Order: sequence, then structure tokens, then C-alpha cells
Amino acid sequence: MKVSIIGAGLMGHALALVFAIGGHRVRLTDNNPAALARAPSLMEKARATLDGAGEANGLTEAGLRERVTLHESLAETVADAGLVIEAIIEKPEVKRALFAELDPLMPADTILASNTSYLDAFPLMPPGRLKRAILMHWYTPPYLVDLVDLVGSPECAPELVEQVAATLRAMGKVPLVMRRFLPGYLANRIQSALSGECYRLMDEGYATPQEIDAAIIHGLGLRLLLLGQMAKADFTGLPLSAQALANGMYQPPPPRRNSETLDRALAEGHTGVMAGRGLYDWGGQDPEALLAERDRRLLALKRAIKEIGPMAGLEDKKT
Ligand SMILES: NC(=O)C1=CN([C@@H]2O[C@H](COP(=O)(O)OP(=O)(O)OC[C@H]3O[C@@H](n4cnc5c(N)ncnc54)[C@H](O)[C@@H]3O)[C@@H](O)[C@H]2O)C=CC1
Ligand SMILES: O=C(O)[C@@H](O)C(=O)[C@H](O)[C@@H](O)CO
Repeated sequence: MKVSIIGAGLMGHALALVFAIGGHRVRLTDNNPAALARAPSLMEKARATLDGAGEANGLTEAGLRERVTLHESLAETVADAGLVIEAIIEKPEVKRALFAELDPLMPADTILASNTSYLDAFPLMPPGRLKRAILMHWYTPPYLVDLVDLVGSPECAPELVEQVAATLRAMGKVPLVMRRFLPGYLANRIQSALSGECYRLMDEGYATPQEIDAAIIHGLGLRLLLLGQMAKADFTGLPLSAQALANGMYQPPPPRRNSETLDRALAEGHTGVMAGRGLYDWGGQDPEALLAERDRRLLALKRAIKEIGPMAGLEDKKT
């Protein structure tokens, strides 16, 4: 399939690699030339890491350069595209403007997808595109995290969503088709609840980022990988779960649209790994080296999980 990706940032470049590994031809664009220019190095670094673990599906460096081409022109990027994936900044009006710009440039039967984390992108799209419009939300890094949230627009036939899901399964991904739009899908909603509590704990001085992550890594993480949260409740015993709810001792933080901890970090330019510092100080380590180290460890963990097999979730793994 001819796949066009708009946005070559943290997600866009990685999605281009995912589809190239899946055997598709990819055209990638970005309205920031520097971001577009950086994409090949980021993709090759990740490809080499995957290849080192036998997870690149035989895609060579030369093959990557051949399968993923960079384009400055939006028209060139989406000409005769079967699937266009929008992976630009999470700002509704910027997405709306892009969809309007794309509309006359794409073939009538192109499937238009958005990688939005939370937005209802369908009202941002031209009405004539909605019959073939979906939300296709990936998790970073998408070449390692297999979950892909899929939501068809209210006008999109379920058969088309299933066709996209089948394409993703053929790429080894795990599409989770939602019956209707819900901001944040499943995993992002759970992650948002978790993040909301983490920001409260930091903002109110209860914990540092390192303490929070230690609690998750040494407390919650192991069981989540094997049982998720619902099967874990079964092992805990549902009476306790119900009693804990009834006791009402845990009150989630009131919904807020900012975090002082995040605001302070951003004000100091600490935007994350790509800037060398976020909530952690990464000691000026090369971002691409950090991403590669993350990927190497995730690959080893993913292999172990696959060998052990989860005891919960959609497939019958309760062995
Ligand atoms: N960062 C993450 O972990 C994840 C992000 N997402 C979603 O994916 C989308 C992209 O996120 P990131 O890759 O993190 O952002 P990013 O900021 O790393 O990349 C966005 C790219 O889009 C480009 N761009 C902005 N406006 C454009 C336009 N009009 N035309 C062409 N290019 C344009 C920017 O130059 C930038 O390079 C967002 O909707 C985000 O919510 C989804 C899953 C995970
Ligand atoms: O974690 C991910 O990769 C995805 O859930 C995302 O959409 C983004 O990280 C988002 O949750 C950030 O708020």
C-alpha cells in the first residue's frame, strides 16, 4: 500500500519505519525542513537496533532509503496515496487547516487517518472525507509497542475499519477497534488518570519523578505486564477492591488543565529526552543514543513477555 505520513516528528518518523518494515512504500513530509532532515537518521538508528534483534523483517538500510522517501511538497506526498496518516502537532486548528489543505490533493478513495492522542479529529476533517476517515492511534515507539487504537468516523463503514485492522495485524500489530470515539481511547485514558495522579504528587510535594517511577517499576509494572489491571483485581480478590472503593479513602485529583511541575520544566526548556532534559536530567546524553538504549531494553523485555505469555487480555493466555 502507498502510505503517506504528514509530520516527521517523534511519531511520524517512527510510523514511517513501521510501515516500511511492514513492506509498504512510504512518503514522509513535514513543514519544518529540520524535522524532515532529521528523520532518516532517527529511522536508521531504530532500524539498526531492530535489525540487531532480528526484528526488522529483513529491511536493510538501503531498503529503508528506498521504501521511505522524503518530500517537501504536500501534493507530491499524498498523490495516489492509499492511506494518509496525520501525525502533526496536537492542536485542533492546525489539524483542521492541514486536513483542508490535503482534501483537494488526495485521491477520492484515500483513507484519511489521524494519530491524535485525544482529539475528536472527525469534526476537523472535510465532511466529504468522513466515509473513509479513521483515528489510528499508536504508542511510542510504534515499531515496538503493538497496540493501535482504531476508531471509524460515524460515517465510516465497519468493514473499512476492519480492513485497516487486518492490514495492521499483517504487520504484527494489535489493533483495538473501538465502537465509537472516546477521548484517549482505552490506554490513553488510563495513562491520563495515572499521569494526573503523578502530576498531583509532584505538584503537592509528595514525591519526586524518580520516586514515582520507582513505585511503578518495582510495584505495579511487573503485574501489569502479565495480568493487566482487571485480572490483577481477580488475584487481589474483588471484595477488597469493592471495600477499598466503599471506604472512599482515595480521592482522585480534581481535573486540571496544567501542572506546576510541567510548567516549570517547560519554562526552563526541559522538554524531554530530545532536549537532553525533562523531568529527569539525561546528562546531555545523545537523544538518539538514549532512544536506541530504550529500544534495546524494550526489545529484550518484549521477547521475554512473548516467551512467558500474558495470563490476561484478549487472547486466551490463561495457561
Ligand atoms: N509523542 C507521543 O508519544 C505520541 C504522540 N501522538 C500524537 O501524534 C501527533 C504527533 O505527535 P509527536 O510526533 O509527538 O509531535 P512532534 O512535535 O514530535 O512532531 C510533529 C511534527 O509535525 C510537524 N508539523 C506541524 N504542523 C505541520 C503541518 N501543518 N504540516 C506538516 N507538518 C507539520 C512539526 O514540524 C513536527 O515535526 C500528535 O497528535 C500526538 O498527540 C500519539 C501517540 C504518541
Ligand atoms: O504514550 C503514548 O505513546 C501515547 O499514549 C500518547 O498518545 C502520548 O504519549 C500521550 O499520552 C501524551 O499525553
